[in-house]
Amino acid sequence: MGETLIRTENLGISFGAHKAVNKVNLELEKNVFTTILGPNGAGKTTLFNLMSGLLKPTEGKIFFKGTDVTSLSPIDRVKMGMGRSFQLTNVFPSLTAYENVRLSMQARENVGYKIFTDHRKYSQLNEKTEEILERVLLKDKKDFKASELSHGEQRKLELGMVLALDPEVLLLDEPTAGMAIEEVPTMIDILQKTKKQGTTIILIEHKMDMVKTLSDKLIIIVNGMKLIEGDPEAVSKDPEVLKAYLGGGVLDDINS
Ligand SMILES: Nc1ncnc2c1ncn2[C@@H]1O[C@H](COP(=O)(O)OP(=O)(O)OP(=O)(O)O)[C@@H](O)[C@H]1O
Repeated sequence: MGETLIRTENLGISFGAHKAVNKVNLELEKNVFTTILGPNGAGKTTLFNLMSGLLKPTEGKIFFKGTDVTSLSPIDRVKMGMGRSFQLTNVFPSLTAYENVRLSMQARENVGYKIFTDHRKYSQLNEKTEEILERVLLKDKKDFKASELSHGEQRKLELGMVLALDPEVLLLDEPTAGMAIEEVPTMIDILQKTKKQGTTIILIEHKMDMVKTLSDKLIIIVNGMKLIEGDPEAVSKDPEVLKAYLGGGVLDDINS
């Protein structure tokens, strides 16, 4: 087993009487592309919100590389290397794609506008910004305002902004939601390259072709609890999974 990056211990949160996440124990390993699957309302996004610090658990703990981060803010967790995309709310519509990525990188480097007086640092940031725009296939759109980009391109920009934070582990909640179907393969391509470059990705995704192509491991969440985890083929054929979650044959694609 490789190095554990994120570990949760009896992690849970209740909203009133409803246990949205219920005593979840996970070990998310470095370089293992893990996809979290489960029916609508199963608690997947809530689990991400707990891991990234947007929500405080009502029980249990979260560790990042052995350090208890349960009481740390989202920003502190980002600084430690836990990246999370925050949907499109983080994209500044009136700034260009280039400016959006560079701003995110400046936030990571903890530098303000005084950067512009340090020419070496300035050109390093510019180079890295270009490199990230290339990784998310937006190099030719770098001078377009974010508001002028298609929805799919904005999702790629959002990913670029998280990559600019140089995360060791990246929590991605349905990165292709709302994307035109023909744009999905380019997102798969970007995520495969991101993995190759050493970023560990934890994905929430419903699109089975994507899950099948990318995942080393599946974790199935049902009613806030972990039902099963393991190798994608074995998990997708597990009778419990088929019964509890996939009665409608949702996993047929992954088994074909
Ligand atoms: N802030 C909140 N207050 C009250 N209930 C909430 C809150 N956030 C989530 N829930 C509830 O917790 C449950 C889990 O929601 P969550 O969004 O995590 O599910 P999900 O598995 O991500 O679903 P989907 O696949 O539809 O995105 C749902 O019943 C939801 O209504």
